[in-house]
Amino acid sequence: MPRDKLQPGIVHLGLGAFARAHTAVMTENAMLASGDSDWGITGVTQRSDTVARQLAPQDGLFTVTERGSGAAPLRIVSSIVEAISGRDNPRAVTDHIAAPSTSVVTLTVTEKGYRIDPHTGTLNINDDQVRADLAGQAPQTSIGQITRGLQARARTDAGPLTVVSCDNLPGNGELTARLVHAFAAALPSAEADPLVSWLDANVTFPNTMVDRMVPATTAGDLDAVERVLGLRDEAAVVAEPFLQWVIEDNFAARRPRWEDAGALFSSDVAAWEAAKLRLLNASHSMLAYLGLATGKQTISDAVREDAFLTACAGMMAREALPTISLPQGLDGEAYCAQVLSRFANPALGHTTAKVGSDGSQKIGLRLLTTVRRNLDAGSEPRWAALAVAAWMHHVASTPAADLNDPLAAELQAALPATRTAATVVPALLGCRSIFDGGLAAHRGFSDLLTHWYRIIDTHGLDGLRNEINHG
Ligand SMILES: NC(=O)c1ccc[n+]([C@@H]2O[C@H](COP(=O)([O-])OP(=O)(O)OC[C@H]3O[C@@H](n4cnc5c(N)ncnc54)[C@H](O)[C@@H]3O)[C@@H](O)[C@H]2O)c1
Ligand SMILES: O=P(O)(O)OC[C@@H](O)[C@@H](O)[C@H](O)[C@H](O)CO
Repeated sequence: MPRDKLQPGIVHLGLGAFARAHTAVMTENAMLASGDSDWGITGVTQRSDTVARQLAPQDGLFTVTERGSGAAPLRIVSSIVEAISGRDNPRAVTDHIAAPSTSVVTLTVTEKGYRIDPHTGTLNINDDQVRADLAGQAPQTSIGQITRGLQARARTDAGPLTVVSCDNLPGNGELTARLVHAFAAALPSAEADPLVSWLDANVTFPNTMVDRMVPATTAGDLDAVERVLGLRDEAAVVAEPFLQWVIEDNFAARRPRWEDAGALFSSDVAAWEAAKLRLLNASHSMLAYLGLATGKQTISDAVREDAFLTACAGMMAREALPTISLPQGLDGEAYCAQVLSRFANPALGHTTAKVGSDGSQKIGLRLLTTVRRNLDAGSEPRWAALAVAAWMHHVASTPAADLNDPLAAELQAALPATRTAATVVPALLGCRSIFDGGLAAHRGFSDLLTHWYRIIDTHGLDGLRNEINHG
């Protein structure tokens, strides 16, 4: 992409590995294909300034290395025009969102970055950072940054804008809209009233489904890139060749021609997202927790264990697929087979620890809908319960300081001193941030969890193999 032609048009919040390997690539491809170069990305790192520091001396340039069958050669991506630290420079974030040249804000800030109250499904206004953002500090939360940026935009009449969430959340656009509106409505009424009306008339939040497995970059990856490139790229990312983006065509203003880069514009994003979350992401989490319980470092190691492959395939085909109205054009069985073969990619190195992080934010979306729907239909969610039991085992067997989860303190407080199937399962089922009362009180579900937990805890891999294959 000729850099001198590139104009900033997008602000991206959460400049992690995924955004670089997906959103930045798709945006560059769209600009190359359409010749419209108004979509340079201002990337914002959120909690740490690492990526901004890595990209600054490289003028925003970085490489993407594809790994696996059909991998393209290493490529340099040039769609990021600037990278800033939102933590250290929050005013710059709102200024960029308010700039008339910006007409799209994209975000990948992880599930926990949305500050959702699990009890209400809307913004957690008791969260300390949300309260501080509402009180007028230079905003630190993503929702605070977006809403304050939009407020500045409204005041300066900078024009309409579209907010595009690219996180793995069902109805991610509607959710982001709800949170931004809740933030705006919680401001003093002299600020809230004009802002809410302006949002209604000027901002849209399309739902999206994004898909590309992008592990955290390792030191070994950086060395490998250096050998090919002859230069050290501190911001390099690796990814599988597969790449998909389904977007609802609901834009308030101009947008990149992402369709020219292969994105699918669809009015059925909810169905695509449900399929991805309950098939791909649910199996991913299952493999992560089974792998963590049995010493497997990567997802490909875990899926190469025949018993785990059987459990994943069984959960997708028998428990999750029947709960999903598939979008037009998606063959459910072919999709499940493709997912399992993508997981088996040995070159990707996606770790069970990374996929298994933040479980409290993920299992409800990925697994519990399937559990509930099966229980309601009178069928046994045998495999989904195995995945949930494996998550419980991970929580109960990980030292408190090492549990990578925003609810780590709450989970640890719920756990009993003596940790067995009979004590851990009811204790964790009691966490209302994750399990609703109906699910927690369901005898069949808790029996299944106790059964699987006991096997994992007392018989390990051999017990799992035996029970999965012959149980
Ligand atoms: N990596 C993948 O394979 C993949 C695929 C599809 C979708 N996604 C989506 O992208 C998200 C990010 O994945 P990644 O691989 O880039 O992860 P990453 O760890 O590389 O980056 C995460 C980004 O989110 C920000 N963040 C973390 N906690 C936050 C918080 N509490 N508030 C605000 N920002 C916060 C970080 O600062 C960072 O910029 C995922 O959670 C998922 O929703 C990832
Ligand atoms: O990125 P997370 O932490 O939400 O989830 C981990 C993985 O399941 C996920 O990133 C998948 O790799 C991705 O959703 C594939 O598109």
